Amino acid sequence: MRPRVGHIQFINCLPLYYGLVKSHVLWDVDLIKGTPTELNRCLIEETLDICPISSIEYARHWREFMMVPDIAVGSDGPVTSIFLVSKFSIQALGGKRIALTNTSATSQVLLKIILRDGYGIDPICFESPPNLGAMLLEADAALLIGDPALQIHYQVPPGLYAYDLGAEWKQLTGLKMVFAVWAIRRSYAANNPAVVREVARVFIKSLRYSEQRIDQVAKDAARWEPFSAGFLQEYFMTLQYGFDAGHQAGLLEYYRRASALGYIAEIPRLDFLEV
Ligand SMILES: C=C(O[C@@H]1C=C(C(=O)O)C=C[C@H]1O)C(=O)O
Repeated sequence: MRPRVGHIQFINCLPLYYGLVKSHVLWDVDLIKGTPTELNRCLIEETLDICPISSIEYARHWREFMMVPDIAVGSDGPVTSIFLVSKFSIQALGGKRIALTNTSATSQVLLKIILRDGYGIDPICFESPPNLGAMLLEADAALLIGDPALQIHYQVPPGLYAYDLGAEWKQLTGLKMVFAVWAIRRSYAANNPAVVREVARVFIKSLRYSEQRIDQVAKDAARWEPFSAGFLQEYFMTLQYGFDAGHQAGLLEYYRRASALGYIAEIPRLDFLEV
């Protein structure tokens, strides 16, 4: 059976998939698109085999999952596509209502860590579909990720505050952050070692291919996305797609804080597939 591979339907992942199309590997895998929370569920329910997932979900399932080395979606400071948009300054959000996009798992917990550890506040949080207008009808602030958040970076709605969670994390800890990791079930990897290694290698190659011509990736994307090529190129260069020691240290600090606040049961070991 062809490997079933997930694809986050945000622009942030384009550099990871762009090279796949160019190298015709798409013929050999079934590519399934979804939001991060949809893909998280698919990997857990075994309807996908290899998949980008929210980094917090790896911590919740690390005994069943492994990670692909060298690729992730992270940032060192501002990420520009994960925002808390608020009617009030962040310091004034204690006891207020925050709508959290139901497409996110990592950033939901990241926001709670930043509010508790950074500002000493515990607002009332609830999940909502990612529609800023509807969210702010019911809440004082809204968490958005992916393309709807990138839209905020493009043009902050007048009269609202916007806080970039990558920047807030860097301010709190001085560290990088990893939002998504490529994961695979250990059982699938054990039963299909050659296929898994090949898919992992192809993704790493696809990323290198895109990095070498990021201006072209941005130019192509600008033909169908509501952003200019220059804006997208800057975005792709702001995001970090590597998974080096600095990213791992940031991710482990995130897990440590998430565990201290009870959002995960334990701090996972970072287990990587050998490719
Ligand atoms: C950088 C981003 O990170 C995303 C945030 C995620 C989460 O909060 O669970 C999951 C996958 C990432 O694509 C983004 O949304 O743009």
